[in-house]
Amino acid sequence: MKVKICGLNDATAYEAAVEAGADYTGFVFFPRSPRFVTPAQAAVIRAVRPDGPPAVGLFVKPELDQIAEVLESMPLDIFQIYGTPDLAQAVRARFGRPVWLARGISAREELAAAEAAGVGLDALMIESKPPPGADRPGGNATALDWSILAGWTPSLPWLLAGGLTPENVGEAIIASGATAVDVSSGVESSPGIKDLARIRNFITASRNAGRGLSAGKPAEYESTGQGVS
Ligand SMILES: O=C(O)c1ccccc1NCC(=O)[C@H](O)[C@H](O)COP(=O)(O)O
Repeated sequence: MKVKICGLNDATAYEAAVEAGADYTGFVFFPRSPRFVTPAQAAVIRAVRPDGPPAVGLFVKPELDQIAEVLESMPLDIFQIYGTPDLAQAVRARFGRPVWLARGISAREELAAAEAAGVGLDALMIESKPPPGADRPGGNATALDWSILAGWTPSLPWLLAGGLTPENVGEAIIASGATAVDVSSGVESSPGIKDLARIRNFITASRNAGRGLSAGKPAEYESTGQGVS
């Protein structure tokens, strides 16, 4: 089970996520987000543990030059993109790093289009659609119906996100079959303020559920490449 802790905007929370065993850390470069960090802030945070897990930079419909500017201050290992598949491909081509494309899903019938959108990319971030009136496409603490993902075996890895919490992530993993999860709001005490105990509890709950999922699945399930590496 892989776990990404997203929206890290202070060094203490970043260090707690790394210490607790997060597989990825996420930094939001979208100014309207309560978790927004400047490239300089992100660089200072990451420098606390330069040996930490891969850093994921989250961008909403970015100009390629915006990403280039961030990279001048802050090394990023993976890009999480909100935008068109073509934009995601352009990011991958220019920067030569893995790109995860975010897709909002509300019905099983939409999964085929999500998979098609991900062709040639490295993973899909599957989350809920933003609620009406939301001013950002993700990080809204809204969950999708996890059961629509059950048995889904796309040709590329995927992560489950949206409205996950330490309390519900176990149920979400069992219901969806996800082998990688991502959280932001659910490990906060208020928007943009990370709660260290909730970060730790989320990682523990995810790992426990992942172990249960592996134990209950046939052996071949483990080798389908559904995880994110
Ligand atoms: O976190 C934000 O503010 C944000 C802004 C714009 C696009 C995406 C954003 N967050 C995405 C994530 O942190 C995760 O991929 C995921 O959607 C988790 O959201 P949450 O429901 O807050 O756990």
